[in-house]
Amino acid sequence: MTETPWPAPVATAAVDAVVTVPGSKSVTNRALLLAALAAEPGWVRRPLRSRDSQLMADGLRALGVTIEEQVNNSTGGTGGGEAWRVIPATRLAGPANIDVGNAGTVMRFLPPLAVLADGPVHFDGDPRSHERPQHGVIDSLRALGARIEDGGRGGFPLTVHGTGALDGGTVELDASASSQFVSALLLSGARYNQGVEVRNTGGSIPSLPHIRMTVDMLRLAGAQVDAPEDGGEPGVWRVSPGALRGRDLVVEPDLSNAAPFFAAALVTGGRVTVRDWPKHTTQAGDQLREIYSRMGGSCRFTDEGLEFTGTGRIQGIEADLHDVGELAPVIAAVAALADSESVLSGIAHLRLHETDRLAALAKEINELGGDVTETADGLRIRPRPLHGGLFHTYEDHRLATAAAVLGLAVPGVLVENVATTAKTLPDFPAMWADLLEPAAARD
Ligand SMILES: O=C(O)C1=C[C@@H](OP(=O)(O)O)[C@@H](O)[C@H](O)C1
Ligand SMILES: C=C(OP(=O)(O)O)C(=O)O
Repeated sequence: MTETPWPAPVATAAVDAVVTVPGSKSVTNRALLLAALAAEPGWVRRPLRSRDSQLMADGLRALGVTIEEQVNNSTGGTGGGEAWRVIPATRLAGPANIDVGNAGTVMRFLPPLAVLADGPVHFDGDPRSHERPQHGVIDSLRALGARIEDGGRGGFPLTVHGTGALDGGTVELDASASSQFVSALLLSGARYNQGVEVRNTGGSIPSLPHIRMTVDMLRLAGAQVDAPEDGGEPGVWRVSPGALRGRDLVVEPDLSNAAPFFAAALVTGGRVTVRDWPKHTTQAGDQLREIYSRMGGSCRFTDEGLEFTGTGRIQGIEADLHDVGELAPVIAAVAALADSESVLSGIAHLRLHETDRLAALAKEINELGGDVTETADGLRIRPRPLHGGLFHTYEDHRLATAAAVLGLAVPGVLVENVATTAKTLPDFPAMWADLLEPAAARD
């Protein structure tokens, strides 16, 4: 990347801001896929418009789904504003080429749908897509009757030879590398002849709230789903075969992307409200309320959303982030500015995310003078006075937002390729500048 690094702004005063965080990546991409598989058209309102959701939309379009971008205010309230109208294809069609980028949701969720297409569907993506684990999806689809060519690599590039239908049935897989393996099979499973039963034979599955989100969204689309959380067999999920309803769905704000904004309240001793924070949600990011409170902040619901207030003093934490790995990079940045040590555990799987997040965080924070060591399943962070320098982001949106948080308190942090935030938060630099603008200047 040859672009000039972005100088992360230093906070010169306590922040005091109200922020609108764009829609959830996880909800948007599930909603698009379920709408594409439905028996009738549907709406996805307030969608995230970012690289990952654009890749999902384009992938579905390549198979014949119509996705129209519309502004529709007719329903008023939360139903108005930007929306995607999704019109399912009469027949999902190959041949098609699909770019998965570095989007886990696209690389895992679309091949199980492509088996339902009539014809070959070729998938490829960013170089990192060749390294991220995909076996849980490919091997499972093969066991369920699909033909997939992957040149013996077990991942991308690959071709799914869709035949218009899949038998489906029971499959065993090791989902300890990613919850997305399970979500992927469940999301398309209602459209398989026998539905799908997914049995995890591996260790503990990370990011479980994301599977809960899959189950909830499937049920709202009319699918019958059995899940362990509802008294089902542990480690087993079942989706019965059946048609899905087209829905009118409003996407919640992306709570994981609220992490850097609330962090600004903690770091500067200020106050940040994220608008429209849902009272009930399956998003993993909701756990920020508890985690940041343990680090010294406090939060309350207001008429506008969720307000977080910091004191400027941050306590280190011991936290198992197995369920909420998405939050780890920004929490690590906050921990590096704390007044005591932190140990973040349960996140070995982050080594296979957008980049090896554990190695990248340790290296980059240490280059600024920090003391971060990798443990077997996480990070130990001992706060030390930090200095400015170039922070590499490894094409990882969450590394870039973590660097911005450090830059609030450390003059001279230069963020390489801040544009990588476009994966889930396209306007991040402008949003960050607005956050730091004194309240008086905004009025
Ligand atoms: O299903 C999803 O929407 C996601 C699941 C999680 O993946 P892993 O289970 O691979 O951690 C999460 O980290 C990712 O950002 C989004
Ligand atoms: C891990 C992440 O993304 P994905 O797996 O969806 O690419 C993330 O957004 O932190």
